[in-house]
Amino acid sequence: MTDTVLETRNLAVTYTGDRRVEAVKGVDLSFPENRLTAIIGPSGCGKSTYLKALDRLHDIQPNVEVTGEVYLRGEPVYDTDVPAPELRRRIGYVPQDPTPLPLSIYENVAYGLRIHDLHDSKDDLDDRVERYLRQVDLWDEVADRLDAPAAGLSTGQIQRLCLARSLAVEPDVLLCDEVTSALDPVSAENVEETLAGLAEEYTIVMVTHSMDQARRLADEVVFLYLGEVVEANDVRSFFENPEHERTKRFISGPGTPDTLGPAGSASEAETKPSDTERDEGASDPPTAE
Ligand SMILES: Nc1ncnc2c1ncn2[C@@H]1O[C@H](COP(=O)(O)OP(=O)(O)OP(=O)(O)O)[C@@H](O)[C@H]1O
Repeated sequence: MTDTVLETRNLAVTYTGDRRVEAVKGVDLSFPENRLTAIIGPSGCGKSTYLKALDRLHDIQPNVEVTGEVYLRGEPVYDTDVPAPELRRRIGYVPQDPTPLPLSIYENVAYGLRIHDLHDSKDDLDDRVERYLRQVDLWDEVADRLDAPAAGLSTGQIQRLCLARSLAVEPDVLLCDEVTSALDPVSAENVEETLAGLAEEYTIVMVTHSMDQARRLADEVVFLYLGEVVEANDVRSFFENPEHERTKRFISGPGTPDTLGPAGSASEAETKPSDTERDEGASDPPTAE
């Protein structure tokens, strides 16, 4: 039996600013060890909001209410004495457009190892920096300029550097929020290949706009619609034998993956709701007045 690394029970997130938006409405999900789970769904259905709640990233934002529970290996993520930096070490988060630290390439990876005291010696630190840069397929591209500013790397290289930075601190789970969608097709393909390699040995929860990418990378797929889980299943069952009519419509909707571009370059059209879904959405809005 596969262990559950991360789990949510009745997790709900509501934006309480000028307009009240129930973005996530009582989601129960569990994420199994060493599996890559892709969260898909139309634009605005709460994917990023849900992912951020797993890492308590709404804590630092005003006008956001989070209720329900998140458990990391059975321990509560909210309502705990564990300091936020330690929680965020264990639950790594890589956004769509990550910013490197204003430091060298080497120091971007070494930084977390230093602050979390995860090395024994300078040699050990060097080894770890190399190991994680290799793990994200970046070592060969940067080995001769480790002391150069990370800001000088391409966006695809920065994305892989930020993955290395998150992995270096030995997280229990890695959350990836559309990590290929801001990249050019070649960089997106490189990052996707990196993710495919990481999926062999890490627990990853990935939000993606691209159903094609979910098919290629995921072990498990979750379909979120208007803040609720419609269907969650292993990738084969999800795509080949969906249980719910809405899932069937979504995965066979306009802009199906096979008509779209290369890895990670899928346009938003790929996961936009069909006209029928949009109509249904209009009568079942994600907002609550
Ligand atoms: N800071 C915010 N304040 C108010 N409403 C917000 C905020 N962030 C998101 N929302 C709303 O919450 C809902 C869910 O947004 P979210 O970004 O989580 O969806 P998503 O599925 O990730 O969308 P996309 O695929 O376009 O990134 C949307 O209606 C959005 O407008």
